[in-house]
This record gives sequence, C-alpha cells and structure tokens, in this order.
Amino acid sequence: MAAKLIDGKALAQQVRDGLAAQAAKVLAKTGTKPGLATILVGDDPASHVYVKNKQKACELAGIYVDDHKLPSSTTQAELLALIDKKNADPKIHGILVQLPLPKHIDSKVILEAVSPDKDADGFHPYNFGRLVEGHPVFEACTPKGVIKMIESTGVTIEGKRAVVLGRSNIVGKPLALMLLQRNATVTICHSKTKDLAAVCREADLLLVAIGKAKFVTADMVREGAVVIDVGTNKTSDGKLCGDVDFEPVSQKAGWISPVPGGVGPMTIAMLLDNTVESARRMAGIA
Ligand SMILES: NC(=O)C1=CN([C@@H]2O[C@H](COP(=O)(O)OP(=O)(O)OC[C@H]3O[C@@H](n4cnc5c(N)ncnc54)[C@H](OP(=O)(O)O)[C@@H]3O)[C@@H](O)[C@H]2O)C=CC1
Ligand SMILES: Nc1nc(=O)c2c([nH]1)NC[C@@H]1CN(c3ccc(C(=O)N[C@@H](CCC(=O)O)C(=O)O)cc3)C=[N+]21
Repeated sequence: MAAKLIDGKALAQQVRDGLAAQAAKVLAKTGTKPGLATILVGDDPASHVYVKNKQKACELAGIYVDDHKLPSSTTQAELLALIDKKNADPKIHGILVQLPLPKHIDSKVILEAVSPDKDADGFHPYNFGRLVEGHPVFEACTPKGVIKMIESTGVTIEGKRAVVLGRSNIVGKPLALMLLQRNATVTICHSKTKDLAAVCREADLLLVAIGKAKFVTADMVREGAVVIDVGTNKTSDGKLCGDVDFEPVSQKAGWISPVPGGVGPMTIAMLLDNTVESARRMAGIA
C-alpha cells in the first residue's frame, strides 16, 4: 500500500496564513509589526537562498524584516556588536544568525550572544535548557516543524516508539526531547549505533536527520510507520534529495514527507511562528 503524503508546503502555508492574522493583532495593539533581524555572513549561495526565502515568507505574513548581509571578512567582534544592537532594538522580536558562519567566527559564542528573549531559532543554551526541563519557550524551528507534521497526520505520539536518526544540537537532540515531552518512547541513533536497521524497524515514528542521500531504505522501515525526512542533500545532477529513499519507502510506510516540499518549508514557517509569538509576549497579547 502506498503511504499518504505529509505535504509540508501546504501545511506551512496554513501556518503562515494563521500567523498573518496574529501579526495584524500585534500591529493593531502596538503600532509596530513583529520584527525579525536576519544576519547573514559571507557568500555561501545556499545560505543566501534560504535567507531570501525566509524574508519573503516574513513579508507575506506581515512581519518586518531587518536585513543584514555582512562580508565574510567580518570579525567576531563586529558581529557581536551588531547582535548587541539588535538585542536592544524594540522593533526587533526575533534574531536569526544564519549558519554556517565563516570558520574564524565561533558560532557557539555568537549563538549565546543572541538574547534568549529574541532567540527565534531556539538555539540559545537557555532555551535548550528550558526544553530539557520540560518548559520550552523558544523551540528550535526544524524539530518544531517535524512535530507539527506528525500531528497533522492524526497519528498520536503518546506511547509510540520514536526513533530519531541523528543527534545534532539543532535537529536530532531537540527533536528527541520534544517527542519525549509528548510521551513517546524515544531512541536516538548516530554514527556509532549498532544494528541501525533493526532499531529503525522498531519505529512507529521514524525521524531522519543525518545528511546522507537515500540512506534509509525500505528494509529499515516498519509497515505503516510515519517517516519524516529532514535531510537536504545535493545529488550529482544538482537536485535536492532527502535522507530517505522515497519511492521504495513510500510503498511500505503509512505516512511519508517528501524533499523538497516537506520539512524545509515548515522550518521557515516555525521561524515566523517563533517571531510572532515573541512579539505577542512582548506586547502582552494572550
Ligand atoms: N530542512 C531543514 O530545514 C533542515 C535540514 N537539515 C538537514 O538535515 C540533515 C542533518 O542536519 P544536522 O542535524 O545539522 O547534521 P549534522 O551533520 O550536524 O549531524 C548528523 C548526525 O547524523 C549522524 N550520522 C551521520 N552518519 C550516520 C550514519 N551513517 N548512521 C547513523 N547516524 C549517522 C551523526 O552522528 P555522530 O553524532 O555520531 O557524528 C550526527 O549525529 C542535513 O542533511 C541537513 O542539511 C538541517 C537543518 C534544517
Ligand atoms: N540559523 C539558522 N537557522 C536555520 O533554520 C538554518 C540555518 N541557520 N542554516 C541552514 C539550515 C537549513 N535550513 C533550511 C530551511 C529551509 C529549507 C527549505 O525550505 N527547503 C525547500 C527547498 C529549497 C530549495 O529548493 O533549495 C524544501 O525543502 O522544499 C531548507 C533548509 C535552515 N537552516
């Protein structure tokens, strides 16, 4: 039986429509739109595309974008000075520092410099800690989007076996914590995991974020499982491809998300969601 498709693009559109209404409320109450500062250092072409997509989505939802494109020669001190300015700017409710940063800049120092109150990416250790102890404020956008995608299927998370492939601080680890918070039984796999295929076959929910094209094959998937593909890999012919071997796996899974058109658009929608949420908090809108 062919799996049902989790259409991240359509779901993201729904989320963004709802946010436009919320953003309008903020504007009506405070006289200013929710504001997102976007900071991009260097000339990585993929990063420029991502940031442009984020900015376009913001504008459509009625979010003010404060755009900063800095040369790759920018020093860490200069970047920190800009972040301090945005931390203090009342028109700004969210700050996005696009990753990766140039090698001479320590991204840990930079992410910690962003005010936890404006951390729309959810990358600050304070916000990570809030997630660990079960009272999240800003949740990281990609895992938050994955949770919304699971919820959109109507499959309950509570009591299910969830297997997360990948343990990065921006995807795998926070995603595992969000699933745990929702009472799934969670296993986290990584490059040292033994019998990975057997662990994956146990999964009712299989969430894949490793960055290896078509790594997850049909023999690793339980019949009827929900499979969400976070991976974005470039194939030799320049196409975008996920970590899941889509065609064969979709014959076995119950639900599956595509790449492109899956987690990517939801990540952007969640950045907007966090920005609007932050503006509402600061404006005292319930
Ligand atoms: N669509 C979106 O919005 C986003 C997509 N992405 C994509 O998601 C993917 C993962 O990103 P990110 O989390 O940043 O990646 P990282 O490279 O930071 O982490 C990859 C993780 O996968 C694990 N891993 C690598 N190879 C294997 C293997 N053969 N078997 C089991 N585990 C393995 C690594 O294990 P170990 O820790 O042992 O090294 C590591 O934990 C990438 O393709 C990235 O482009 C990321 C962010 C947002
Ligand atoms: N501070 C920071 N926050 C991030 O959230 C962040 C980051 N840095 N650095 C890079 C990763 C990657 N990422 C993506 C966002 C959207 C798509 C996306 O919308 N992709 C489209 C396709 C786009 C295309 O065609 O290239 C899709 O999957 O349909 C992909 C990847 C956010 N990231």
